[in-house]
Order: sequence, then structure tokens, then C-alpha cells
Amino acid sequence: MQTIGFIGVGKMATAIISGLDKNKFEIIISGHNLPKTKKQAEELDVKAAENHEELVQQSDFIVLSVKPQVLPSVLSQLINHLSKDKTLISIAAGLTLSDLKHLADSENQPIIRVMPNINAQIGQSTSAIVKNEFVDDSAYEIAQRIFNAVGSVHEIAEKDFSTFAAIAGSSPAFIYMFIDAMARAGVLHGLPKDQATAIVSETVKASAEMLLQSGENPWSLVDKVSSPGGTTVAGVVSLEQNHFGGTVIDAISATIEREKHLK
Ligand SMILES: NC(=O)C1=CN([C@@H]2O[C@H](COP(=O)(O)OP(=O)(O)OC[C@H]3O[C@@H](n4cnc5c(N)ncnc54)[C@H](OP(=O)(O)O)[C@@H]3O)[C@@H](O)[C@H]2O)C=CC1
Ligand SMILES: O=C(O)[C@@H]1CCC=N1
Repeated sequence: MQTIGFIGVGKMATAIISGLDKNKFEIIISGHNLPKTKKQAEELDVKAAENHEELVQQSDFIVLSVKPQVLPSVLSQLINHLSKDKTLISIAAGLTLSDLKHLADSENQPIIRVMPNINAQIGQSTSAIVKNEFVDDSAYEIAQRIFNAVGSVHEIAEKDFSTFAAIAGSSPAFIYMFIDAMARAGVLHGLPKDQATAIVSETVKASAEMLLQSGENPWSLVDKVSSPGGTTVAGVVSLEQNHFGGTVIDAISATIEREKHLK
């Protein structure tokens, strides 16, 4: 059985580990506070390493799941323990394969970059993956299996990672904001908040499902909902007058811009 080590056991690592089948992968974790890591290991039903070096020694795949700002110092501690039979997987925003290669201080270290999202927690992450030339087919297939276990995996060119990180990595936050705003409008008009949030969440989920299943484009569905002279078109026109599309596009562009300057 392959051993997957997670360095940094925060929101994303916890979400991914929760989705993985412990009968298919051996999992080991390492944080920066051993008592806390041991407690987390118990809760997640995985092993705790005494330190990062021990984790690297025991792992076939090392998932770097610390913040991008912390990753350089973490990787610098690992340099002397890495070898070509161990694959590094970084889920950090903003760090390219080339950045990671330099940080690992190795010309031929197998490195994979993945951008998952928080929906890994319910097994529905939409993740992107890209590898460097030193990752062999079998390691790449296992890495895809790890992230397929917690959702879908899209192979994309590395140049598109910033865009993917915005429209899939960060976008759950924007979608939660949209849901909350719509639910608050429900409250303004007399519905209890919990009920309004559930109603909007179900509608968002089904509307996305409708797009995926029907293969129709979003605007043709907008037109299907908008009866001539009816209620929906009044709301559609109000959104347009208030720059809904432009505001969302600006938010995505700001997110992409920030990703490019994280390091
Ligand atoms: N959150 C998200 O939705 C997504 C995040 N990502 C990426 O995932 C990575 C992790 O993000 P996220 O899980 O949100 O962040 P968290 O802050 O929740 O997790 C990071 C973890 O790393 C721990 N840590 C800090 N320093 C060290 C160290 N030196 N050694 C080991 N562990 C350490 C932190 O511990 P402590 O809290 O005690 O300091 C924390 O538990 C980031 O690189 C981010 O870009 C990618 C896609 C989506
Ligand atoms: O906010 C962040 O930096 C991370 C990357 C994608 C989602 N969260």
C-alpha cells in the first residue's frame, strides 16, 4: 500500500484526508505542534509523525499542505531527506513547478502541483493537476487516484493554474457570498435565515446540476426562466444595471492577480 504523508494539517489537508479510504492508502501527518498533531491523527484515524523528516522517510507521496508563505521553510528542512522515489505534491496557491523545484534544490525531483477546493470535505472537490517531467506514469496515476477520491480532477496546462485557482479554488467563497446575499434578501422579505439559506442552497445546487446535465449554455437557461413581461426579467435587468457580470469578472481578475504575487 502507498503511504501518503501530509505536512500541515489545516482545513485542506483535513478535508482531503477525510475523503480518502484508509484501506487503500496508508496516511501519515505532520504539523508543527506534536501534541496537536497526535490528537488530529487520532480524530482522522491516521498515523502521526514525530517530525517532518520522519514523515518523508515513511512516505511515497508528500503532500505539502501548508500556506504558500510557510512552504519554503518547510521544504528547506526536507531537502536532505528527499529522493527520486518520493513524489512531492504541492497544493499551495501561487507556487509553480519551477518555484518548487528550486525550493527542493533538486534538478530531477518528481513534483506534482494540484489545486483542490474546500468541497473535498464532502468528496466533491474540483481539482486541477499538472506534473513535471520527472514524475513517472505510475506515480502520476496514483496522484490522480488520491484526488479523484475526493472529487474530480482536471489535467490543465500550468499556465492556466492561476485562472483555475480563482474559478474553482477560491470560487466556493464567492458562491457562498452569493447564497448568503440571496438568503438575506429572503430574510428582508420575511423568511427565517436558516430556511432561506437552505432554499437558496438547494436552488443553486439544482441549477448547477441542470447546466451540467442539459449541456445548455447559461444564457439560454436564463431566457427559459424569464417569461416576457414577467418577474424574472425584472431581476435580470436590475442585475445587469448594477454590473453583476462585470463585478464577478473583476473579482476573478483580482483573485488571479493576487495568486500571481503570493510569493
Ligand atoms: N482553504 C482552501 O480552500 C484552499 C487552500 N489551498 C492551499 O492549501 C494550503 C493549505 O491551506 P489551508 O488548509 O486553507 O490552510 P490552514 O491554515 O488551514 O492549514 C495550514 C496548516 O499548516 C500548519 N502549519 C503552519 N506552519 C507549519 C509548519 N512549519 N509545519 C507544519 N505545519 C505547519 C498550520 O498550523 P497552525 O494553524 O497551528 O499554524 C495549519 O494547520 C495553502 O497552501 C493554500 O494555498 C488550496 C486550495 C483551496
Ligand atoms: O485563499 C487562498 O489563498 C486559497 C487558495 C485557493 C483557495 N484558498
